Amino acid sequence: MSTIENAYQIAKARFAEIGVDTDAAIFAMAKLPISVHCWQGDDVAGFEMQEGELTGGIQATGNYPGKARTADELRSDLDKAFSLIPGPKRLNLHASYLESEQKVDRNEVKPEHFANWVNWAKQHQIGLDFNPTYFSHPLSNEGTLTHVNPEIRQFWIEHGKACRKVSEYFGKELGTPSVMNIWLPDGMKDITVDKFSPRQHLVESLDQIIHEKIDPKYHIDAVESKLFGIGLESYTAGSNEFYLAYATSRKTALCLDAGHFHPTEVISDKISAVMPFVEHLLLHVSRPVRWDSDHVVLFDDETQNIASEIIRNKLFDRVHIGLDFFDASINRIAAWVIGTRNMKKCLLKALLEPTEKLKKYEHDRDFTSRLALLEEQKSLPWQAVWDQYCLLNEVPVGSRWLDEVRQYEKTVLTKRS
Ligand SMILES: C[C@H](O)[C@H](O)[C@@H](O)C(=O)CO
Ligand SMILES: [Mn+2]
Repeated sequence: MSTIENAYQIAKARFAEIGVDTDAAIFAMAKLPISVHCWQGDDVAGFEMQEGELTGGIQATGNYPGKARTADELRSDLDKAFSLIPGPKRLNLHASYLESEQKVDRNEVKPEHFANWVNWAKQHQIGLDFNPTYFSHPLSNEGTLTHVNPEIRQFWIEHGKACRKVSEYFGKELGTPSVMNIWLPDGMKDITVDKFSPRQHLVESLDQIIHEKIDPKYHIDAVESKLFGIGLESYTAGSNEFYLAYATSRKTALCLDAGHFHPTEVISDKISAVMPFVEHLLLHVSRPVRWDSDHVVLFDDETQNIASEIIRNKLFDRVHIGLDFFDASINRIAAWVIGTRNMKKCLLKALLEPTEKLKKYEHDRDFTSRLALLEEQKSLPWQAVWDQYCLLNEVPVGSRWLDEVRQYEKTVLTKRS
């Protein structure tokens, strides 16, 4: 028996003492895919034929060499990252990652522009998720679905509708619904006198986009709120209250991004608050450092709390876990691997919790036992279970994955100028 298997057997016995079945926890991980965001691989640049900078009040800071310049390079980088992350994964694409010989404007995106991505997903036996791209475009600088000019709004409504067709195509081709998340940066830098009419326009625009019914077997609409963006500090039309009301009244999914709230607010606490009212919740797990900085997800308290909320409340089928970070200052493949493995570690650790016992203590108002067990279980050998999970999924155990990333960096990334 290998050291890892040996350690696992000991861990299994320790967890059994508190009534936790480690084999069942590992088994349950198979039902918890993480939707990995494509945009970490190229600093949210995309592959449209237009020379433009990243706009919309978001920023990928850093200049680490080797970012993907083409869809083939991005897929190759994702192949490498996916080979180092255990268990089920999905890929989350933006419309700006389309592939075409000719320039395709946003209102003209079609399923065929994503055929290579679908073939790639089939090879990996994974699902795809989708996002219309309401930024980094000449017509997005003064707003999109909230714009005062109806022609500009119409352009972006067409984009939303076109993207739903792409999303439906993903669902049909891959046999798993594509969650299509609508986020737009529309807002104002300074004191805003008319906050009302842009929000009225936004309601009307969104209503037009989602008007056509699409089978939820293939496609799920989601809407993502935000507090502010860079250069849009004073007003964001798509705020939390706006989208919470929109999602509940229109029965769309809601998206909560960990970086889109006041720095002292956490999304883990919002999960149980919204789930009685929305059928589906999409998470953008991220790490805000003082602002919506989109740092790589850590194995930290908030990520653990997010995972624990999903597991404790058995929300496996209704909460869709996506990631949203883009760090250009470190190896981008390592960023994917670190962030996604951390999310998965937190899910596994949550599955190793004696939740029923803890809930009983709580319901009995035995807060001493609750705190004692919560603290003691932190130092149970969960890491041996994680290693076993990696072993069973044929991905490197511990930090050995970094050797593979370094090798890929040497042979592939450094060759990109
Ligand atoms: C690129 C993403 O769509 C974007 O990050 C969005 O989800 C967001 O969180 C903007 O701050
Ligand atoms: Mn987000």
